[in-house]
Amino acid sequence: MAWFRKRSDLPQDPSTDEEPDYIEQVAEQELVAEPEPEPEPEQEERLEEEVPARELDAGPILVVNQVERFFPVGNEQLHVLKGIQMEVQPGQLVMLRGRSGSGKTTLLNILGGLDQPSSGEVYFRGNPFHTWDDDKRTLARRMDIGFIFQAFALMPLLSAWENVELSLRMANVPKAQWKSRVEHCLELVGLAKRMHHRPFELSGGEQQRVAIAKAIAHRPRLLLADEPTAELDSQMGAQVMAVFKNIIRTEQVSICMTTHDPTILEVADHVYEMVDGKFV
Ligand SMILES: Nc1ncnc2c1ncn2[C@@H]1O[C@H](COP(=O)(O)OP(=O)(O)OP(=O)(O)O)[C@@H](O)[C@H]1O
Repeated sequence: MAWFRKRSDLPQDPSTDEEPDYIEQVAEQELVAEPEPEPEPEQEERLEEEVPARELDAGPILVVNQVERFFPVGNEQLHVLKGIQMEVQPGQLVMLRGRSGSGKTTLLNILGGLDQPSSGEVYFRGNPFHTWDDDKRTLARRMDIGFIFQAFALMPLLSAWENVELSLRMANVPKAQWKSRVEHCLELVGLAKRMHHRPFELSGGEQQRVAIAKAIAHRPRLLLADEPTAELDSQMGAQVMAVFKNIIRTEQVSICMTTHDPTILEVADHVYEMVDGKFV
């Protein structure tokens, strides 16, 4: 099933390494991003500061306890996730592997706060995601989670640069930071020489790397990717996996991705094999 629920994300404030208090921030922040924000004076001051290297979280990024998910279908309840237990540690690349229909996308949606479990618990950076309403989960997602889709999800008329910049613009990142952050992210994914190409002028692998740059631009802690190599040949798929390994190291992000592809499993730190809604 396609995972098409696109979200734009807000930035992790690069000037702090502290745990975000999402609950207070929900009360304090406007959830809908303005398209072209004017930086506040204090934001301007912050731009001059050196962005510090972030430390990895001390505890797990994700803890999932006994998660069940039922979907109503007619008069029946379809039992899709059956007692899922898992963890993602800081700096890990975790893969969910399973056949079509086994429940991978359903689980990924729950991990990213796009959906909620019927029962069970999901802790994101120690916070009880499963108890939060949609506003709180949306804010956490905008600040700390990036999404990558099988079909790249780029704006077709915008260049690679403009696509990544759009992410920062939508995320209320101060304008003075855009240039260096866009350049940094596109260099990180190996597209320094293709920054001004539009998607149709790029290969599938290059487009997916733009999508990765776009997903990490706001400095999320967790990247969720649904079949990110499914549309790519094996060489391009390997390039994407190399980029994932690189950004885990340099951006202090953890990655959880789904895949059908047995050839890329060896780069994972941990593989969860899913069969009919359960890990085996
Ligand atoms: N909103 C929904 N309502 C009803 N059934 C659903 C819903 N979402 C998913 N399902 C069902 O849950 C099962 C698991 O779907 P899911 O998309 O999670 O599998 P998947 O492993 O990601 O498959 P694929 O690899 O093909 O994307 C499928 O039988 C699907 O039809």
